[in-house]
Amino acid sequence: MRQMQKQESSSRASPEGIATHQSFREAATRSNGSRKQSSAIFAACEDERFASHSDHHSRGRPAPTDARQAEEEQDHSEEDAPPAVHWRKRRRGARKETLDEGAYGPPVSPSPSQDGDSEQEIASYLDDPDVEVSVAQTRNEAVPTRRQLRPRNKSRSTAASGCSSHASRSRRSTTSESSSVGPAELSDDFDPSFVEPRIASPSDDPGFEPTSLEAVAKKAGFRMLKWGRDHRQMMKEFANHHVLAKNLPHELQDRINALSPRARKEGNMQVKLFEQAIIENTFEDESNAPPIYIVNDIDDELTPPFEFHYSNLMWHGEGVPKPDVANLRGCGCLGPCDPKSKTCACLARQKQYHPDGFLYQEGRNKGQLKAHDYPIFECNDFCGCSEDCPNRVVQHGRKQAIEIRKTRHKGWGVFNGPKKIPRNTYLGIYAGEYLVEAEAERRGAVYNKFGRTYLFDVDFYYLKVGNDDWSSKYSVDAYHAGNFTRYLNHSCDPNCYINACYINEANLEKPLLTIFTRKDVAPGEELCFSYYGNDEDEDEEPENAAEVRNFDDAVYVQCRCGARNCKGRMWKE
Ligand SMILES: C[S@@+](CC[C@H](N)C(=O)[O-])C[C@H]1O[C@@H](n2cnc3c(N)ncnc32)[C@H](O)[C@@H]1O
Repeated sequence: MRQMQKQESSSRASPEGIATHQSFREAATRSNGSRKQSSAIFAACEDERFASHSDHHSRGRPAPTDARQAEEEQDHSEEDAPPAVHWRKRRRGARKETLDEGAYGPPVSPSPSQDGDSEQEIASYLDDPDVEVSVAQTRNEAVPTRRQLRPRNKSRSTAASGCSSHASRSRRSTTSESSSVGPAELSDDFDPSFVEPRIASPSDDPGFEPTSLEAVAKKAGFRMLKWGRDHRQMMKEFANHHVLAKNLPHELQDRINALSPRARKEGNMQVKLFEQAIIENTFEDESNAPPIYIVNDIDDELTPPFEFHYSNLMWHGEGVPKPDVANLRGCGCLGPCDPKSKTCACLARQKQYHPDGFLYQEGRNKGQLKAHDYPIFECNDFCGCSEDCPNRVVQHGRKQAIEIRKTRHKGWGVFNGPKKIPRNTYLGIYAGEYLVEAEAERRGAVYNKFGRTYLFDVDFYYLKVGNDDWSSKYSVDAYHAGNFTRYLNHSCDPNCYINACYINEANLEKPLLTIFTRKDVAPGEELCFSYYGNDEDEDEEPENAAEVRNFDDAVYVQCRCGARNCKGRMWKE
């Protein structure tokens, strides 16, 4: 019987003596304790240089580094059944299955004919005013019209950004009709003193003693706003937006799916659309981030599948509580928080988990993590401190140039851009849908069938402190919504790791899953983390390839990380 099992990793003890445990969900299929050998999966590898790189989309990127070449040169014999081919075959069936299950998948757009007029399709997509006939008309209305296919109205993306810690961009119209050309005319009975602020003066009330600023304000008819009371109240009322998984947009994916293969290739159209979708969907939360490029010099798959909505946000699935701001505390600091402060509430909270307080460095290595595997508590929207506070890093978004690049044996992966990334640098959050356990189990079973998964259980070690019966309540699924981090592959010698981070959320069970580098990363090197968790010496991991072969378990697949210490296998999901 196929069933989901959690990875019971026990690992390097935390200061509290509790094991670290965060991992991609393991979907275990154990056949009543019997263990067959799956020797084909662990067949020996032969070296073979991979085929010449086409200059398909290179943009002057650095040549692959040794590390990347080492991975890509790791070739395997025919009977190894390269996973990339495998996935694609299986995925088509599985994709349909997922969609038919219906909860979150986009509706399946009818495919246009293969020999469609690609130029017209493309012109239509770009909303060329010269194109009179829309795609829909040429397709017997099978595809929605151009207007209907526009990215969903802006109000939706504004709402989506509501849970970001950044203020939404103003959407004031700039057309001449709507822009104001002067003040509105005043009616005759307009009394300016009614609206103008007026401060009481001694001549108004000779007996008035201005004992405090508040008394003066009160006398003048104003209530003094108090930082703690009023700011907190306003934040609770207005800042508690979060996006719901059921509102995930899918128009772009539908639209691309409706293009013929020829149209997608035309002028590198599909690649450009993918890259533009990334920019469009993230302009509010990482408007200053370097662009993300899609690169494939391995085969002719243009981009990763358009199966998801690119987003840096956390989407809340059915049954997942909205962010808890009622119990969220902010600090009352002014300007940047002082890491030696005696009064900063955020520093005090961080000290409960790490004696040194704030986990980010200052000075030359500003923003780099001092220690990993500790939950990060960043300053939040309730805090009085400034945007340049040293305890605000994740919320300022991605700063590193990233490529989503096809690998030879692991599907798509994430690679560093042209500059070295120092160790302990923030890369991005593992964005996606928060799911309750039951839904994660249901989806995990479906994902297992096509051998790719994006589920990540939220089961950090500190959540279990003092509660032996604790079990993970939520998982993050990056299948339907997510960002570049959904392409991070597993490595037995990873250069990245995952840390829990809290910003506008007091519910410890719902951290952000943040990715940081754990080593210096060379230009062009692949970025990977360990699907087993952050720790090297986990009991669950096999010691060596021989031990690996003794695992008869459909959830394990051959690891293609290429690391010297490669265990030879990895969780299938
Ligand atoms: C979160 S996805 C990573 C992105 C994926 N490569 C893609 O193209 O979408 C995880 C899947 O990538 C593949 N994968 C990741 N690391 C791998 C490795 N070291 N060896 C083989 N396959 C790997 C497995 O199919 C796994 O289920």
